[in-house]
Amino acid sequence: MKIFTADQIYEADKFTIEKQQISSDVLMEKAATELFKWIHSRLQGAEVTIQLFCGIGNNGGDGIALARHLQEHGYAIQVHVVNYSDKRSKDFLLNLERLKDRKIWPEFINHDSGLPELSPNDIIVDAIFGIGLNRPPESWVGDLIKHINDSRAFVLAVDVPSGLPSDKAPWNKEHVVRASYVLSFQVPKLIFFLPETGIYQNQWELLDIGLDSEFLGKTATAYELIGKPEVLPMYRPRLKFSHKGTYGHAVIVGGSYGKIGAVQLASNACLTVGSGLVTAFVPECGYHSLQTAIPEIMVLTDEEDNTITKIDIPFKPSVVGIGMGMGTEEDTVKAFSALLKNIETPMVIDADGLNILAKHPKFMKDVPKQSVLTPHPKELERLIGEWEDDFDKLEKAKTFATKHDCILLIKGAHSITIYNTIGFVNTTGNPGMATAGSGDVLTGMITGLIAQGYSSLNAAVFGVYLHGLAGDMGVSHNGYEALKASGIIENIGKAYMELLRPPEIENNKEA
Ligand SMILES: NC(=O)C1=CN([C@@H]2O[C@H](COP(=O)(O)OP(=O)(O)OC[C@H]3O[C@@H](n4cnc5c(N)ncnc54)[C@H](O)[C@@H]3O)[C@@H](O)[C@H]2O)[C@@H](O)CC1
Ligand SMILES: Nc1ncnc2c1ncn2[C@@H]1O[C@H](COP(=O)(O)OP(=O)(O)O)[C@@H](O)[C@H]1O
Ligand SMILES: [K+]
Repeated sequence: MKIFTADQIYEADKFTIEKQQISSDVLMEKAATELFKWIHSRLQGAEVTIQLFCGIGNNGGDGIALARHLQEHGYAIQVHVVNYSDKRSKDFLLNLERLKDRKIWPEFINHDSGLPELSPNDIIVDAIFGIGLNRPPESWVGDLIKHINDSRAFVLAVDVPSGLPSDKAPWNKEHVVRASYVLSFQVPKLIFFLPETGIYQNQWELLDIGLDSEFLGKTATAYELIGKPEVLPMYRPRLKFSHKGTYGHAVIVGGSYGKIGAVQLASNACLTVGSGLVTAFVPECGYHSLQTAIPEIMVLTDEEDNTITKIDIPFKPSVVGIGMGMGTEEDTVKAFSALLKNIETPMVIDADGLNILAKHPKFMKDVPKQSVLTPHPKELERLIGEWEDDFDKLEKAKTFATKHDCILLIKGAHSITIYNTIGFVNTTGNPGMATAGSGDVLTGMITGLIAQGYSSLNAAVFGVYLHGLAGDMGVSHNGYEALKASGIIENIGKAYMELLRPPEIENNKEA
């Protein structure tokens, strides 16, 4: 699913109005109707006070129109107009008149008004600012937002949490609504998925307000949200007359004394995701434990006991995954650099592989094109330098990926795979995966997918999705805390099954 910018949403809005020959008020009414249906289906007329905070733009207009629907269905409402400007939008004014026609008189909140009383038992509708926010809210509006956050009431935000700009970090963290739930119109917003801005909502859901599907379909976007419909077409089915050679020979290089487990996890994940053959290359000290732990893999060892000093691979691998637990000793750096100079196949570079690249930027020119780099935020910072905010980080990452013709996978709660100017935002995974070794598992999985013939980009996007799905299946019975990286590997098979489960079976189950 595409992720549109605020400007693109305004264009879609305009296009829809012209094509369908409707007035903008019709879209607002549709938005308000969908908001009402969502609330009504859950509250079923419950006797709860709904406090609506409405700005004076179209986000506020949505709130005012919603208030009318709620009142018509007997809900106890209190409407507050947050009067932050005298530039009221046309449709806001239209809906304010409609509200007054029904003898509902909102309370106007200005810079010198006191703060309204709120109870934790109230439901608050936040319709103060939408995607039109383009400068810091005035301090009294910020104080009101803080008051809403302090109320401990359930806060339902309309379109986006108020105070959150759509293309930069908030000016003041306290002046952003912390929404229990966001009902967002038509398309997901990038702010929902970034660590700095995603924290302002617990959950989000899309409401269809009928924006023109042809316009949405043909508009190119800089970000795409990756769910099942996006990854399913990437899946490469196993062929009946295939043999292990069909699915490639992956090599996993890494480990040092005390960190052989990282290679074990990556190799096991690589094999479990479907690589035909897997060879691990480790320092001598890792030989026995690896052979014992995973009998299905082959093991090559360095001449040295404790670290990697010379990487000799006596065959042409389909792909090399490198870096986990490898360390950054001088000899290891030399071995890594020599491998980069000799290798032709794409690589998946993680952990200490990335740390070495960050320390020796000139090595980047030897990294094979279409390699996948999988940094967590700290490793990313070492690679691309500091950033101002998450948006700046993404731009810098795009510049880096384009310059080096690589796929840059920024790991996190919503991992984002960057290729050229596009970012693919993952939707699977959970906080249980914040555990030692889960990144090693991911590196192994992506390596194993490339071995099977997935393109580097598809391997990264598909691999991140499957890794998160395996993590989700891993926590479904035992909870977040008990998930270990090896538990993610154990659930790779189930994740494939879940991904390939036909929709008919889902329907039958529901019936
Ligand atoms: N196509 C869509 O998705 C639709 C969007 N609608 C709603 O329209 C909203 C966008 O409405 P608007 O463009 O009117 O913008 P907002 O309602 O978000 O903001 C109102 C106006 O306030 C001004 N403003 C920005 N920052 C300010 C600040 N810090 N202090 C004071 N004034 C400030 C801006 O000029 C802005 O236009 C969406 O978020 C959504 O809720 C709906 O009405 C239906 C259609
Ligand atoms: N809160 C979270 N939600 C979803 N996925 C997460 C979360 N925290 C971590 N992950 C995932 O777990 C992996 C952690 O990788 P990394 O930090 O490299 O771990 P390690 O170095 O221990 O292997 C990444 O794929 C990341 O996306
Ligand atoms: K809002």
